Amino acid sequence: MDQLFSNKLIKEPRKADNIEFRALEITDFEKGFSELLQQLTEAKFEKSKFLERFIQMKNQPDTYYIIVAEDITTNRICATGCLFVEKKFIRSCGTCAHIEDIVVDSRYRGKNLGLKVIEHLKHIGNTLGCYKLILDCDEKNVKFYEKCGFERKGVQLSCYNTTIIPKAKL
Ligand SMILES: CC(=O)SCCNC(=O)CCNC(=O)[C@H](O)C(C)(C)COP(=O)(O)OP(=O)(O)OC[C@H]1O[C@@H](n2cnc3c(N)ncnc32)[C@H](O)[C@@H]1OP(=O)(O)O
Repeated sequence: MDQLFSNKLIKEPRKADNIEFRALEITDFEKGFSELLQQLTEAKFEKSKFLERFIQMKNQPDTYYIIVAEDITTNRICATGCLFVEKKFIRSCGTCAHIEDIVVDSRYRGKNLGLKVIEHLKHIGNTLGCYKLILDCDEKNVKFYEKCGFERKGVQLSCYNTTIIPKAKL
């Protein structure tokens, strides 16, 4: 099975309550990966685009760690999250990681699935020796991330290229 990275990096237990945590696989397009991401933001893409991006990510090893939670009773993806690894010169040529694109299917929220996704990503980050994990989020999600062990630090600023993403879609 073609997967983005080795499942050996994912902490045990990988399976509980009919939910399996694993690396993103090339067949996950058919299992509702795009539909799930659309619950976070604009994320409509064709299968060919998914495959192209999957291969690009896989060809950049040690960088993209996208995990999914699959409901093994329905074979649908019900949660996902990404750990993006950034190599730096500071902190003794350290490595930091960014947590991105966390989403739990609305039918599965409030069951600690989001918390588990973050725990799995934190485990990967720690195993890879990242000196910190950082993320940006809306104010309404701050409490969730605090429950996951994150603390408020700094302020988020952004500068969108409005020729690519029009202001109306921000
Ligand atoms: C870096 C980024 O990607 S930011 C984008 C975050 N994603 C989104 O906004 C997409 C839409 N939202 C979601 O997918 C989900 O609501 C998530 C990911 C934010 C939370 O996932 P869930 O599975 O519902 O959260 P989970 O059940 O694991 O909650 C863990 C704890 O946080 C609490 N919590 C979860 N969301 C919130 C919230 N918005 N406000 C306050 N507390 C919250 C829960 O009550 C629970 O606390 P408890 O253990 O004391 O009961």
